Amino acid sequence: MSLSLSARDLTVRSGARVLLSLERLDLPAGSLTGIRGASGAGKSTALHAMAGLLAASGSLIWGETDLARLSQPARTRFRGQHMGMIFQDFLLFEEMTARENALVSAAFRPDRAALAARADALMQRLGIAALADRRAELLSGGERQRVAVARALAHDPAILLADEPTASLDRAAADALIADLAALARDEGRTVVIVSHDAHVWAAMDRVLTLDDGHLCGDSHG
Ligand SMILES: Nc1ncnc2c1ncn2[C@@H]1O[C@H](COP(=O)(O)OP(=O)(O)OP(=O)(O)O)[C@@H](O)[C@H]1O
Repeated sequence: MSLSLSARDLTVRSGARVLLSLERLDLPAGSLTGIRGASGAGKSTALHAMAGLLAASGSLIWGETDLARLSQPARTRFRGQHMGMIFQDFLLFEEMTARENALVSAAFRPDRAALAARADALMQRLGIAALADRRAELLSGGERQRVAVARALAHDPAILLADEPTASLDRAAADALIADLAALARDEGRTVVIVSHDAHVWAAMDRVLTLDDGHLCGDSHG
């Protein structure tokens, strides 16, 4: 399944300060979008708002569902079903193995066995199959990043949101990860949004949005 995003007047505030104000944002289903901007421009805030993780006003319509109108538990369910996220610091469970981490999002699903097979296939494709039984705390930065990608995609989400997925990787590892992410997204029609400072990431996207002080100030198509 593919899902489009349509946001109108999506605004996040902290007290009197407006952290994010997206008047109008439409992302077609299956598109790959980069978000760039200076440090503090509101990129992570935008990504978290798109995930419905922040209190925001306005509308946030993924497919036909306005997340802004859902209760917290319903939003959590929507995310569990349709979204994969890669956070800036990966948030792996250190004591758990790579495979266990990859299966976190699948833990409570009835189709767990199928998802376990999918997680194994993803780890194979990402070149970390041999590390499946190693605890996360023993993995390198690049390996952790790949586990985070496998975890974000194991439940086959229609939407993938990633915050600086190539940060802390060397150039070769970053390029390999970008290629894998783009292919894994395009093969299955996922709608992808990636926050990044990395021009190589932007080059792999259909479109790159620029944020400045919480506002969209640039929109370039690849
Ligand atoms: N929970 C919060 N409460 C108040 N202000 C916040 C909160 N989270 C972020 N901010 C502020 O909002 C602005 C945007 O932060 P955000 O993390 O979205 O920027 P960013 O573009 O992702 O930056 P970086 O590239 O450094 O990660 C910053 O001024 C930050 O200090």
